[in-house]
Amino acid sequence: MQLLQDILQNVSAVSTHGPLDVQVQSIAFDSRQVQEGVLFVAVRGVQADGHAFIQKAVEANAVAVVCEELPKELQPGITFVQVRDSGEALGRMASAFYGHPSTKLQLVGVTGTNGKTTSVTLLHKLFRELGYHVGLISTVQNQIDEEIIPATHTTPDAVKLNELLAQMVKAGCTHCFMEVSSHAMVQQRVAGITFAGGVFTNITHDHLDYHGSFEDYIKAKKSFFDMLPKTAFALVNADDKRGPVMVQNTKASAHFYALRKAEEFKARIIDNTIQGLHLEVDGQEIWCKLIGAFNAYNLLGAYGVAVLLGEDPMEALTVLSSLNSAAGRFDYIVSESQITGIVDYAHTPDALENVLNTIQEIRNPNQKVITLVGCGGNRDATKRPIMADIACRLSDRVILTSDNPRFEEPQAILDDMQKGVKPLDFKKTLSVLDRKEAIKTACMLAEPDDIILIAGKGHETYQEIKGVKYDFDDKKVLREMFVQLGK
Ligand SMILES: CC(=O)N[C@H]1[C@@H](OP(=O)(O)OP(=O)(O)OC[C@H]2O[C@@H](n3ccc(=O)[nH]c3=O)[C@H](O)[C@@H]2O)O[C@H](CO)[C@@H](O)[C@@H]1O[C@H](C)C(=O)N[C@@H](C)C(=O)N[C@H](CCC(=O)O)C(=O)O
Ligand SMILES: Nc1ncnc2c1ncn2[C@@H]1O[C@H](COP(=O)(O)OP(=O)(O)OP(=O)(O)O)[C@@H](O)[C@H]1O
Repeated sequence: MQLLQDILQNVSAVSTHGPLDVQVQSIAFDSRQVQEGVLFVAVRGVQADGHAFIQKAVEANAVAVVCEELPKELQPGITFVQVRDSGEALGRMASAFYGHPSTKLQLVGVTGTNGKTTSVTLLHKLFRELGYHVGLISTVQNQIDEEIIPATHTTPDAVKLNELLAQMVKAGCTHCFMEVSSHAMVQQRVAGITFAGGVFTNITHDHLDYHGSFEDYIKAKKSFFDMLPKTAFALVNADDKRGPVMVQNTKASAHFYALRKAEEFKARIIDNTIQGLHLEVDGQEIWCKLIGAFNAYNLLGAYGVAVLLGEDPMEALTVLSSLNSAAGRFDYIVSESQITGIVDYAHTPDALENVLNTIQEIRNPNQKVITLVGCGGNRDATKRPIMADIACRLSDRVILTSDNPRFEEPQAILDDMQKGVKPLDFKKTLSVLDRKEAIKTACMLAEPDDIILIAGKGHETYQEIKGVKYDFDDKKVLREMFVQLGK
């Protein structure tokens, strides 16, 4: 419980109506969660405008309302606060309500199209091994040390985020590593948060359904670096064309890492096999369990963060070299007959191309590559034919199937993907709508030593069809099929 006036300490109000010394029990931006004593914040969303629900919040006995536009009638007994930007105000109020937890941690945010989950997971494991109490906020799960807290978003909303950070502070965490999505930046989920550092991994074609254009997507990512304070570091992948743009106006101190260019943090791939990566990092040779050139970037970024946070470089490298990747990220099992089944979350053209290039690099010429891929419904449709084409270009056999069709017709998504299959590739491509059947087909087609890639869903344990989440785990189904088919 907090006084409204204390919650408003960092918010510049346009006007206030009613007492500010009222007790607020919690903050909600969804009228359906309002009850007596709750402060309701009206936020403009994608589908609806929270201002339309002020009346509902009032009827549910909200103690106060924060909004950009005041309703025509102000009910007596309820305090109304008008602000210029209620999304930003929500972030600042949530931070104040929970006692500004982000200022009590070394909080590092990672943004980029790919590599966020892997990077924050590596950092969480690294700092745990270094002996710290550490928080993790990621797409797969949130964590306080080893305690798992399920995640609903890559970056939680401002209220949940501050609540989670406060829990971490209470549990004695000194560090937290979190993913910062471009959606979160546009929706100001991290407004009012103090970061000790920010990392940019890369940016490629994704989420254009939400951002509208690539330029706007870049702007969303860049806005994260614009908000970093002078005390923070901004660590950027210099091999990405947009890397330098990210830190153009940042107040934070800019640092760079790269494999191709000579930068402050640099690495070189000596060898890349199914057993892992052999690297030279800042002049030190290491062998690590992570597979694929892209993981050299993730490892180097994590190493850079550790050094910038004051850790001993050698110690950090030694620990990093012993770590496995995150669940569903190049996660593999080998069957009795030596078929390698790889489950990977790659659901963007770039990520799929990366995984397949990696497989091509590490396979021997006799191993066939069978790729199973689908695309999500109600998300960027332009990537569907592109992903089918990438799968065909880099595999011997391709099975197009369903991912999470959500509210779209699964067959319509497959039809979009098929448009990317070139006539020469028709023979190697099959469409199997049912994902379980598709995995079975991949196993049937595989001969000893072949490689199956199951792309798109990684760690997910469900398949979302017409609003219903059905239990589905790629790795589990794959294992079952290997056994069932005696492979
Ligand atoms: C497209 C999108 O990002 N939507 C997010 C957004 O919801 P919205 O803007 O659609 O909300 P809305 O339905 O238009 O409602 C507007 C406002 O009216 C309020 N309202 C609405 C109805 C009502 O009866 N009463 C009421 O008060 C709502 O609470 C909201 O404040 O704000 C909500 C609260 O923060 C989010 O939960 C919601 O995430 C949806 C569920 C989602 O799926 N988001 C995904 C796309 C997302 O954010 N993904 C990124 C990762 C992307 C990636 O890298 O892969 C993430 O960070 O997770
Ligand atoms: N640094 C990287 N560069 C390019 N591709 C990468 C990189 N790291 C991981 N990938 C690929 O992207 C996939 C997703 O990785 P990861 O989950 O770490 O990214 P993410 O940014 O968290 O994506 P999402 O928000 O969609 O979960 C991996 O399985 C891998 O195929």
